[in-house]
Amino acid sequence: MGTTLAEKVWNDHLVRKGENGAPDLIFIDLQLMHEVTSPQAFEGLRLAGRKPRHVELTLATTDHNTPTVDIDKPNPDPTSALQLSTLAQNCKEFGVRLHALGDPDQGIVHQVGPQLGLSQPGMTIVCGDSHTSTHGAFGALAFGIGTSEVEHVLATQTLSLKPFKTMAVNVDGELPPDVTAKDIILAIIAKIGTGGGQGHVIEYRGSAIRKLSMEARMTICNMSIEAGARAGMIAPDEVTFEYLKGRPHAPEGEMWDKAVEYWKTLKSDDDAVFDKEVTLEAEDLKPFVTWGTNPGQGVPIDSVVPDPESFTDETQRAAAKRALQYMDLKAGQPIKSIPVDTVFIGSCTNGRIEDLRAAAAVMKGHHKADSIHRVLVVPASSRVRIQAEKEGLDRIFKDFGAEWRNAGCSMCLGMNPDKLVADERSISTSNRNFEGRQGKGSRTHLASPAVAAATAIRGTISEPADL
Ligand SMILES: CC(C)[C@H](C(=O)O)[C@@H](O)C(=O)O
Ligand code: SF4
Repeated sequence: MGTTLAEKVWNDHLVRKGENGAPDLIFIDLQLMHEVTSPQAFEGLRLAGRKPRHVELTLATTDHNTPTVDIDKPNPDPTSALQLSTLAQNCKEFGVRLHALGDPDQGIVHQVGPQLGLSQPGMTIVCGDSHTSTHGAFGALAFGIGTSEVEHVLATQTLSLKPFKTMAVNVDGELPPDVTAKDIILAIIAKIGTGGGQGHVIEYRGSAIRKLSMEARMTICNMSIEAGARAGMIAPDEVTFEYLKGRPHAPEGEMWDKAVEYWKTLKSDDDAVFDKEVTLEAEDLKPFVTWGTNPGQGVPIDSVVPDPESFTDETQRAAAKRALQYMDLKAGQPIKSIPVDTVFIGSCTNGRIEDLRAAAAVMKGHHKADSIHRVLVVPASSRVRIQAEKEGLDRIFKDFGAEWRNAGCSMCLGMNPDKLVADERSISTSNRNFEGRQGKGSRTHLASPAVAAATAIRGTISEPADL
C-alpha cells in the first residue's frame, strides 16, 4: 500500500518513532509566532533558563493587536500595546527575528511566511494559531499548536505527536464563472460539517484544485481548520514552484534544482489509501454565503435561509434555530434580500493581492451603496499593501468610498479597534462567523471578495452577476 503526502512529510521528519502507541517525535522546520500566543511560551523558557534550540528557524510578526490606521502614533489601547511590546522585548531577549508594525515585511503571519518564501513544500510548519493550515497550500504539513507546544518547539525544535488521520477531498471539473476558492471551501465545509475533518489532515486534490493559483490554494487550506481538520495540504506542482522562485528565502541555483527534484516526489501514491474520502463536482458550485454562526452554515447565494426543521440531526436543528435568532433572520428568506451594514475585505483567508484585485475589478466605476456604513479593505501584509498601491487599487477603493487600511487581522476578530457594534451585520471575507467574532453582538456573513464587493455596491447580499 502506498503512502499519502501527509504521511510522507511526517515520515521525513521522524526523530523517533513512538512504540506501543506512544507519540512520535517529529522535527519542526519552521515556527512562526505572533503576539497573542507567544508570551507564556517565552516566559516558560525564561523560567527554565533555556534558549531557543534553533532560533534561525523561528520568525515572529505582529498582526492580531495591530491597529490598521495611525500606525505611526502611540497605540491607544493599553492591552494591545502591552501585547506588542512584550513580543518585541521577548524577540530581542531571545534573538528571534521580528517583523513588527512599520516594517515592510510585517503582516498576518500566514501571509508573511509564504511571501518571504519561507513556507516550502515538504516542511513541517507550526504556529500558535489555528490557521497555520494555510501553509499546507505549498505541500507542507502545517498546523496550529497550543502555547505550551510553542514553548516545546522553541526549546527543542521538535514536537511529540500521534500521527494524524488522512482525508482526501477531491474537487474535479471546471469552476463556473465568479466561483472562487472561498466558495469551494465554504461548500466543502457545508457538506462535511465543522467536525467533518476532525483529527485528519485533508489533502485537496482533483483537476479543479490543480488549476488554482497559489493564493487561491492558500484560501482553501486556510479554512481546513473550520472543517475541524488538523491541517490541509495540496501537493506541490509547477504553480507552487513558480510562486516560490526568486522569493527571498527560496533556494537558489543548484540548491533550487535539488529542492524542486525533491518537491516533485511530494504527492500521494496512486495506491495510497485515505481514512476518509469526499468528492465535489466543480460544475455544481455557486458563490457561497453563510447564514449562520459557524462556517458550515452556508448555502449557495441564490438560495434561501434554511428552515431549522429541515435538519434531521437534532444538534444541527438546535444550532440552526439559535443561529437564526442570533443572526436575526427568518427561515425561507432569500439570501439576496439580506441587507448588510459593513463590508470587510481582508484577513489571512482573503487579504492577498489576488483578492484585492478581484474586489477592485467589481468595484471599479461604482460607489458603495448609501446604506452601507463602511467598507474596510485591509491587505494581509504590508507588501500586499505596497503592491496594491503600485497597481492603483487603493485609488479604486477610495473612489468607491472604501477605507484603505494598513496590514493586520483587523475586523477578522475583535482584538483591535476594527470592530462591529452590537447588531451590526457584515459581509466578510474572513473565515469565522462565530457569535461576537467581529465584536460583541456582531453578525457575520462569510463570502468571497467578489461577493463582498458586489454587496457593497447594492447594499444587500449580491454577486457580480447581479450588477
Ligand atoms: C488568536 C489566535 C490564537 C486565533 C487562532 O488560533 O486562530 C486567531 O488567529 C483566530 O483566528 O481566531
Ligand atoms: S486574520 Fe483572522 S483568522 Fe487569520 S490569523 Fe488573524 S485573526 Fe486569525
